[in-house]
Amino acid sequence: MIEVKNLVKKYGDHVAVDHLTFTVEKGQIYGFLGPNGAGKSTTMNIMTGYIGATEGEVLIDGHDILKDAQEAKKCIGYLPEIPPVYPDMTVEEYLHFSAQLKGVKKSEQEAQIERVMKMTEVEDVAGRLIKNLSKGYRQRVGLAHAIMGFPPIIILDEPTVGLDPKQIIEIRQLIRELSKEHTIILSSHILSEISEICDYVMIIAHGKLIASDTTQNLTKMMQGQNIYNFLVKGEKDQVRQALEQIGGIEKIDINPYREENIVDVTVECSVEPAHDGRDVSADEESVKTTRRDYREEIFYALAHAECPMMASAKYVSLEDIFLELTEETDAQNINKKEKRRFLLKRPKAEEVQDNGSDL
Ligand SMILES: Nc1ncnc2c1ncn2[C@@H]1O[C@H](COP(=O)(O)OP(=O)(O)OP(=O)(O)O)[C@@H](O)[C@H]1O
Repeated sequence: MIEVKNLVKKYGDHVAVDHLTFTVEKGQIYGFLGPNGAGKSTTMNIMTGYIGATEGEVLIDGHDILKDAQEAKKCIGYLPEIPPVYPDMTVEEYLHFSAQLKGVKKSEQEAQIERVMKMTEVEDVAGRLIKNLSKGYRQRVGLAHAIMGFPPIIILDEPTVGLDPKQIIEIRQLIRELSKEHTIILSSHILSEISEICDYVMIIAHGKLIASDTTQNLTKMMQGQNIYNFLVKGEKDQVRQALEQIGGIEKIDINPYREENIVDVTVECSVEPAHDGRDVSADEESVKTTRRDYREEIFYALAHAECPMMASAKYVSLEDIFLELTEETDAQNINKKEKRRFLLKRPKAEEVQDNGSDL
């Protein structure tokens, strides 16, 4: 549906977008996640034809956004970071203007404006001047403009920024609703937002795509690192002894916790396939799904040593991935951390077998 190929945007010497390549498939919610200044808005502005690229190509349903802009733009509704609303128009006037601009048939305009106003809940302020609206309502009007004409792709740049918690929940609900019939791309620097709404995450830092996968897979693949963290009641040595009984644990880190007689434990386990007889070399999917899960073994080893687990073993979260990956690029050090390369290019089965720890 959208193909972005080798996209580069330079502002003078500054490279804001650095050879971005990705594809967006129909009917999913995609999230651009990245810290401030990562290049999210610039990428969205290029994808929607607001600004040109220095290099590269964007195809929207096969139409080049620069060479065949009119056709390409018909497929897209865009809410930029600052909604392009006219402050001296009333909401209703603006939405009439929007419907005309988007080429909605005259006979369908009234019905569509009504529907869009209902969806974005701006009916109450229909007669008010946009300049007198609160930030939340202005955002909704911008969103109403983006969905007017019901284009197949809706692109939203930081759609919930500046909204209060209630408004955030409402906008998220609307995005979910829209995703039933539209492909949605949204950007955010807030991880919880992306992981809550999006099916697919693209992590961007310094204009580069540094990770790209389903929200679920990103978390799952990070689990491949097999790092567990949990609280245990017991003496440090006793806990260590119990954990050392488990084959495959490579590193045990035990620290005091704020409660007496409880320790904070982090264990790093070797990455190896589960021993369930499945052929892990068959394909990448099976490698991911058959990775050995140590949680049960840890639980029973500790129980046997009479050191009860006080807080469950948890994997490293998507938040950790995001922070770690963006910090890596901050240090211009992404290549050094080869063990993360699966995030962009999954390892072949033979690599997994030769050197499982690479994962
Ligand atoms: N018109 C411009 N002229 C010069 N530099 C720009 C321009 N627009 C953006 N930049 C720079 O390009 C980089 C990417 O900016 P961009 O706005 O795309 O990031 P972003 O990920 O959307 O960040 P934010 O979440 O803060 O909006 C930043 O370093 C920014 O300062």
